Amino acid sequence: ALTATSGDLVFQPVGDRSGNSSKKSLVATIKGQIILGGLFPVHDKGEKMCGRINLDRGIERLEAMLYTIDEINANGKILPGIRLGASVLDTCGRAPYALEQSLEFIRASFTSLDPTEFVCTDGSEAKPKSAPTTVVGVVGGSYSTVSIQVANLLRLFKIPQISYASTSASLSDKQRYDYFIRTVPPDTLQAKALVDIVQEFNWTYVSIVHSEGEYGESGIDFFKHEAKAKNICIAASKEISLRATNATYDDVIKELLDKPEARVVIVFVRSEDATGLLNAASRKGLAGKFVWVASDGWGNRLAPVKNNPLVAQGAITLELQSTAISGFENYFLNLNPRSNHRNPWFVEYWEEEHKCTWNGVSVPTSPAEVNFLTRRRACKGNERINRKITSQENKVQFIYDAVYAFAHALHDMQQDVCVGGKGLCTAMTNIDGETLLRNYLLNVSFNGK
Ligand SMILES: N[C@@]1(C(=O)O)CC2(CC2)[C@H]2[C@H](C(=O)O)[C@H]21
Repeated sequence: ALTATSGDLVFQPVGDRSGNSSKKSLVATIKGQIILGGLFPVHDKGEKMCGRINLDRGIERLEAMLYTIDEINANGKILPGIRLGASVLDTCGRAPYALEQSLEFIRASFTSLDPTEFVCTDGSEAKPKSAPTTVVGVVGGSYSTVSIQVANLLRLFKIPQISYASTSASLSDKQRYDYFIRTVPPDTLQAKALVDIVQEFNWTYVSIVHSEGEYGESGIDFFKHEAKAKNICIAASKEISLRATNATYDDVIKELLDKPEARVVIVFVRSEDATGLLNAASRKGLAGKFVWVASDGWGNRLAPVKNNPLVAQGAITLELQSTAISGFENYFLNLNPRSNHRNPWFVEYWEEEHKCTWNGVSVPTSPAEVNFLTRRRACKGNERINRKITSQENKVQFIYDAVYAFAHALHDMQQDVCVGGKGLCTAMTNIDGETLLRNYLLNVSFNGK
């Protein structure tokens, strides 16, 4: 059973982003009576565990969840008398780390709260300071590899999970992932779209490159299946390993060059591999050599093409069609480290985005970073994000949809089980995840808000 009490509850998970579980992890929190968990790749994966701040697919998406909950709490018509809360954790784009963080979402499910366990030395019975509670649902993760691991854990505790970006076709298997749903389409559709593009240009002989892991492997398998049915032949076929180095990318480029008749390269890779591949092509001076046709891993991200405009020229990349959330644009562009304290990573984000040091309080995580940070100018605090270079992150709408799906499902439950349909009644202080999923989430229907 999932427990929500009348007081406001806050989580403090253990473990920091170096994977050291002795320190407390950071968590972005909105206090509330019913808590939604959130999982976002606030940092990219690093050498050990976590790397640099993830400027577009991390912080902006996290803030989209917080913004959406603010909007719901301000709307008296949805969940009247109930304040929705959030507890958002960083996955660092890594499944093992995300799994460790997600244990916090189920802590109360295996922490006994038998009062006799809390006895003071004078023999009086102590009351637990804060009844640890679990979340009623989780929004996330981004990467399919993360969502799969987390789905295997959350289903054991009947905690529904809605991903806003995980598109691997494997996650459609309701036998294995019965508490997982998503607001984005599966990669089978992306594979079909890639084949349609190849056919549209009458290309019959293409090379393919994919990332090791769930997303790349299942995506490229679907592409190969579809291509075979349409008599499209495969020239070179290469996998980029999870721990790729420059030499890995150079080797892929070499293999592509060994098949000169195939100028078109189908790319089903994670974003960092798209960047690595184009960097390698630039090192070889291959401007105009290949026509890249890529899935949403590359999508509309700036990172892969930022330093590789010539080799990227003419590329066709897929992104999931979405609509920008207008209110979010104004909210996000007006965030500032002076006031945005609920997001514990915002100062780090601000420093990275604006290449400055915020009041000299940056906490270097390595000797190299000490040197790096001391060389930076002090932030003024009035820096602005130049939206002309970047636009609203493409999956913000899907985060908005995921949070509203939970809110509408909880609202419908409240109208059914709480007399008068207002406030957090007793029947909703013990929300059964299976009931929330099967009777409400899977039946929820709304347009926009
Ligand atoms: N669709 C993805 C997945 O893992 O399922 C592919 C991607 C790896 C590049 C990440 C994209 C994203 O976070 O927008 C996900």
